[in-house]
Amino acid sequence: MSLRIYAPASSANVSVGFDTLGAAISPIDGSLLGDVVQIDEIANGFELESVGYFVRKLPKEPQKNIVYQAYVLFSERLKLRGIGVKPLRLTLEKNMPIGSGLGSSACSIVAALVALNRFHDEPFSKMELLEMMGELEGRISGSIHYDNVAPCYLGGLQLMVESLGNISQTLPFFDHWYWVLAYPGIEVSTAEARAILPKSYTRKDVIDHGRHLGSFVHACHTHQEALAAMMMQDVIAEPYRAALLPNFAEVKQATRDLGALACGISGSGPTMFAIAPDLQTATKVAKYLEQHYLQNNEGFVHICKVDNQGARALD
Ligand SMILES: Nc1ncnc2c1ncn2[C@@H]1O[C@H](COP(=O)(O)OP(=O)(O)O)[C@@H](O)[C@H]1O
Ligand SMILES: N[C@@H](CCOP(=O)(O)O)C(=O)O
Repeated sequence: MSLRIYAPASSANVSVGFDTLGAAISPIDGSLLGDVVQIDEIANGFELESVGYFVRKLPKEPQKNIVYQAYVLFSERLKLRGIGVKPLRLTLEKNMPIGSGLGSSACSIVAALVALNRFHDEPFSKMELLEMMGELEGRISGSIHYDNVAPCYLGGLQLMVESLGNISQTLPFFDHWYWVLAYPGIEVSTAEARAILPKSYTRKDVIDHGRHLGSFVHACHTHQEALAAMMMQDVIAEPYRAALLPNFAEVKQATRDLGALACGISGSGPTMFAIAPDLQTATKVAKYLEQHYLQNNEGFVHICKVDNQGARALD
């Protein structure tokens, strides 16, 4: 038996929901922006192979690869159910740049765990699997946050409710919006970008954050596109992380001048996202970002839409 699972890129925070909102993203040209994990039956034991353009950026020791850790965690949890893990080989196709703000570690985690679960005839429920994904993401970034793994796994725009048996729930969203994602080609570690955030916030920031997030969620449910876009403001991370991104303030203003409805940091950066109401605006914004935001030839710009499917099997 052989199975290939694709897990898409994700844009966490969406400016307004630090650690609580994230969207799965796919380029509109049909290209795959995400990692793939293939699982194959073998005679004995466990093998892990990593291939793909960004394989050279993975930790040198295989045990530090999060896919290896996903296998270990899955095997331990399976054992608690009295089930043994089958002999298998995992092949990670590392297509996502690391430390990009596009949920690279989440892509690997989600693709690996979905592949392992399907290979063993789905012993774990969606929420059980998502809980394991969060644990692995926490090992990498220093604290558990589900805003990459949940959209990457489930698709759409996810709100982390973390209550009543649900880690996250899907929010209705504006499917006609284009997301222009620009990765400048430099690395920002999520753990470091979390470490620079303040330990506490002023009362004004807390109130503004509550108003923005509450109004954004209300706007999604009541189809108020202008209100949703206006509420995409970040008082929690952007003011502190902006300095990690090249000319962030200037580039952000330029995308707004070109007609973007909102613009912010994707995850912990350095990728920036800009929301465009139509393809013409998205194309103009993409061209601007290509010329002014990319720092080297590793960088890229993609015009995307929210990916409502999430992780899936490839033929
Ligand atoms: N399969 C993997 N994919 C991505 N990162 C991995 C993987 N395995 C281990 N890592 C490590 O996890 C960290 C990922 O960094 P992080 O800043 O969280 O990136 P991202 O925001 O793109 O997920 C890096 O230190 C990287 O070496
Ligand atoms: N909420 C997290 C999201 C990190 O996303 P990543 O794509 O940069 O890993 C944060 O902002 O720290």
